[in-house]
Amino acid sequence: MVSISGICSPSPALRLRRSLPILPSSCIRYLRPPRSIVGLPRSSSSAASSSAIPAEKIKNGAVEKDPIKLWHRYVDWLYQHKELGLFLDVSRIGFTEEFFDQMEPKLQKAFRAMQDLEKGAIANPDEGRMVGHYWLRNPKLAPNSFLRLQIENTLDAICKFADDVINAKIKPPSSSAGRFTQVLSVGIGGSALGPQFVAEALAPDNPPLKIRFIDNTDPAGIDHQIAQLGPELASTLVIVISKSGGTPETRNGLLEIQKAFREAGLDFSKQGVAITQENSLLDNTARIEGWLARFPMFDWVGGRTSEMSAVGLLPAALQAFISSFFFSSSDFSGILFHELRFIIGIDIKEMLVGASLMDEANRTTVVKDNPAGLLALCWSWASGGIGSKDMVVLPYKDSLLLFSRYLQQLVMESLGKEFDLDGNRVNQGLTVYGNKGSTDQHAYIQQLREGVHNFFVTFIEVLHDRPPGHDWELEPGVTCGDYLFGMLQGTRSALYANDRESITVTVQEVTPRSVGALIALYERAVGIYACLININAYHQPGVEAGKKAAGEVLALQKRILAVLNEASCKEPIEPLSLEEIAERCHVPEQIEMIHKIVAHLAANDRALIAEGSCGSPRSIKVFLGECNVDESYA
Ligand SMILES: O=P(O)(O)OC[C@H]1O[C@](O)(CO)[C@@H](O)[C@@H]1O
Repeated sequence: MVSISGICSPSPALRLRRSLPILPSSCIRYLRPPRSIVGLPRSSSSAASSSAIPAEKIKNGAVEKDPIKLWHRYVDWLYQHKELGLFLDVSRIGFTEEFFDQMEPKLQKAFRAMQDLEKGAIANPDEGRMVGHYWLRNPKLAPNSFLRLQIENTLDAICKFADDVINAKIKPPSSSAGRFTQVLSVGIGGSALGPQFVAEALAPDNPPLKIRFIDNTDPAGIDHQIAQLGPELASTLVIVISKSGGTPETRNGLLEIQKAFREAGLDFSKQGVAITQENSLLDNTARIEGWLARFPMFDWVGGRTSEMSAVGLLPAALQAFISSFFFSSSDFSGILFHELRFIIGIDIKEMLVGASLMDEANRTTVVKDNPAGLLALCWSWASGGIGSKDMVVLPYKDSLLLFSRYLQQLVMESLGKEFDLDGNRVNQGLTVYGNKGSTDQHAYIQQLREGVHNFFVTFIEVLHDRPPGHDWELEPGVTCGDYLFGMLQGTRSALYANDRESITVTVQEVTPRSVGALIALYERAVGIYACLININAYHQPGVEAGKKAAGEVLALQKRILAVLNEASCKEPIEPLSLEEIAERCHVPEQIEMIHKIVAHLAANDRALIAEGSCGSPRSIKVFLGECNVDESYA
């Protein structure tokens, strides 16, 4: 067993990481296009509204097609972050020089708003909150020392806890394994999507702890995860994540897991960890029940921007381990023995470094040197600043499969708002979908290439195919990775040939640093774009409406059960029609929902059909199989 310590900051371990040499910032040079940008189609349109929506951006396919002009546009606009090894190619988005000039002042205003946000302004006015996810990877930016210490102390606690778990200093009380072997993360939305994306992207092939997720209140899904754990439930660390501490789906998952622990004769508190706001329902439960550990979430970190908080960092840190190998050398004094220790798996400090480097790049006010600003510019042009086109996210790398799902929440829960900051009804948004290439070429690219033109594409290109020395030519001079590369480039060209615009983000390889950078890039792009369209990106009123409506359905179900119970306790039992149920619940207008609830109850043998069938709502009569005299439904 390799001695493991220092998951986050190993003792002088040499990181065998294939990353670009660390260059002083003075070495970082961005390609700056000249003012007169070559190859830009001149727009004959003028801004159609305050958000500079060109009346008609591309007339009859008037995107630049001349390959030499396109080459100059490509080179002139190519953004490069040398230290991250990240490129951004916006040349296949056809914004004009006029559009750029129109947007420049709006972008400058957005940059100032982001500066204020990072200084602690109330950037979430609807909830009266600061927006501080950028401080998580650069604590000295926090507006006061209390917040800075909270961030630093939490990171230290995460590292220490992960070390102790992986080192088996913290272990389950009743497992023959003598250590934790599984992580079960229970959470939903931002309390799941980030950890899921990062696990899929970065988890080593055989991590010391395998992570799985319960991210819904589907009993079959929960049963499936518990069944797959089997006897390893005894060596499973359960992390329950909920910023609010009260999300129904997460609470249900917890209750179901705790039931499984009871049935297995296990003490959940010895294997449970909570990540939530202090004094939330979940936090108080974990404290009172004496769970293994609790980590804080902060009200100034939104769920969809929480990957760099304990929400993302703890699950990630548990999927890493340090490996070592020894070698000797000799000199005048004799033989020297060396230990080379390196992190395998998810190095969360590297994630934070990648995000921090990207944040720094996005603080420049020179639009062409600001990758997030460039993305916001492209989104404004491509979707008209009103979401008129969808953003198709296509990573050509299997491990980035969940990036588009992650971006769906980050982008759509941030931008999909009914009102702008001035109270105007705008019904804003930017739709995100996609999975991975080249797989998706065999699913919906046909429509993208020839069908309805209601999208633009974001390609995510990863240059490294395999670790050095592991590649293999399946044909003379051709590897599998060459095909993947060719498919990406071919799709980009084929779409553009038919006037379909695209952005390409290129990274060297999928590493904690590049994943951190990608997350930071899109967090900032969403923030800047939200400023451009004048909406609050940091609240989610629409979701609260859905939660409230779900509560009303459950309340109606309880009333239905009470009415059916009363009728079923009669001698003889009185089966009821839907009309009779609606009348006795005093909600005749809810008869359709009553039908749906009865159908769900009957499908699960919780209500019995006396006459008719669910397919003939007017004929159906139902009752309960048992009379529940204490009427706990009330
Ligand atoms: O972490 P919590 O509070 O359980 O919320 C889960 C998710 O639900 C939302 O509040 C609404 O979807 C998201 O913003 C959040 O990520």
